[in-house]
Amino acid sequence: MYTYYQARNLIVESVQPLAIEKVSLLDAAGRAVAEDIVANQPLPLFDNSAMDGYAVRAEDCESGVILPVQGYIPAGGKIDCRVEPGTAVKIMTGAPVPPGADAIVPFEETEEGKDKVTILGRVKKGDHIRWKGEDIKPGDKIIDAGTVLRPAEISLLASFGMSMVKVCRRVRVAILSTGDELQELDELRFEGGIINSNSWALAAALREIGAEPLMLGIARDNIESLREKMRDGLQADVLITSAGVSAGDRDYVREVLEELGVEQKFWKINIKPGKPTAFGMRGDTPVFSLPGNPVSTMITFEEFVRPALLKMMGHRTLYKPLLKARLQEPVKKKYDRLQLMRVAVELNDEGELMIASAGDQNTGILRTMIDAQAIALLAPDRDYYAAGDSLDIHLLGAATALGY
Ligand SMILES: Nc1nc2c(c(=O)[nH]1)N[C@H]1C(S)=C(S)[C@@H](COP(=O)(O)OP(=O)(O)OC[C@H]3O[C@@H](n4cnc5c(N)ncnc54)[C@H](O)[C@@H]3O)O[C@H]1N2
Ligand code: MOO
Repeated sequence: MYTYYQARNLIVESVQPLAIEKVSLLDAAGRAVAEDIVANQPLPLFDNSAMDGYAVRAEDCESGVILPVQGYIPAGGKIDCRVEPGTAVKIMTGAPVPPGADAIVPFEETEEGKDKVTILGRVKKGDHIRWKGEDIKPGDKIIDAGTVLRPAEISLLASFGMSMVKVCRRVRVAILSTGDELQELDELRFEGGIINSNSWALAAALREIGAEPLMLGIARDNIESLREKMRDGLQADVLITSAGVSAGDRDYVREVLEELGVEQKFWKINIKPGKPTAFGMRGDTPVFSLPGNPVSTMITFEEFVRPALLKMMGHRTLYKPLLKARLQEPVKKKYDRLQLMRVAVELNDEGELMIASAGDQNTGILRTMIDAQAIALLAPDRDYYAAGDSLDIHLLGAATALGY
């Protein structure tokens, strides 16, 4: 049986980034840039003032000196004067520094008179000047390929006049729920019917990472129904199925996938929950067969599908950071399996992450998933953790779960 890490590595190694497309700057926000971004111009573009005040020569500025004001440069203004020895030019923040000047004196450090200014404090060469290229020089590599574009990166691209950005296209993911007991949420209830919630959970998880969900609906537990739906699903970039992968006598998912040419890479991972997870490839198309218990579906997506889809969309960072958190209570577990425990997370007064089980860890219990802010990884070679032990966790969804 594959370990958690073997399964993740094999999945991630099996997939490749999708084709590159050019999108507008705003549409690129939150996506991973497909190529290194190299500065095409210096930033700042020219020497400019960081303060509203006077452009001067520092050497002229002993405290108390009075300088005639021989010009004015507003932001966006042209330079039509120079700072001759013993003179000053009035200047606004962002305006180009006139030739001759080597410092700016803010208004607050002067006394303004008619056509003259008294310098009150000490002035050093370079004071309050933002030099051309001091931030970024042309040719500097400033954003690595695969970086997710945050407002800061978007700001930089905008500063370089880059209105179109290369990104990998969004991965289109077909979602297929399987099971005779399933019904859609707007259908009339039948006895023994279970509402297909997994398709919605998966679609929402896909949206969260910028992937495009394609809802294939429900396949019934027979070869024909599965074949028809899966054939459609294999037209997408990725197919995810839920349920029908354990030991039930109508668990045909893997069999039909094989018939459709999907090469199974593994079935079963040494984890709890999520053990019956299967993974296969047909050509370049990955196929994830996730266990049907809603909690197992969500957790296996998070641990195994998410990193692969991020790689396909050109991301450099595929895994969430593992944070250290301290257990507030002892935990018993089954020896020999990695347990993915749903935990409630709190910050104590020292700002340390503190965790406790979010509730009943049975995979039938959805509430525990709702009450969890993170997944804790409990090692296979342990069957007990004491209160105070440190565990690796990763947060579910946005870190705002811990905000206030
Ligand atoms: N003899 C064994 N039985 C089971 C094993 C095993 O190893 N040996 N594994 C158990 C584990 S662990 C899991 S997880 C489940 C997974 O089984 P399947 O993936 O085949 O899923 P089903 O049995 O069809 O469904 C499980 C459960 O989830 C509900 N379900 C299914 N699809 C949906 C959906 N789209 N939306 C909402 N709920 C769904 C389904 O009604 C069942 O209650 O197998 C154990 N059994
Ligand atoms: O793996 Mo099942 O996913 O333990 O409930």
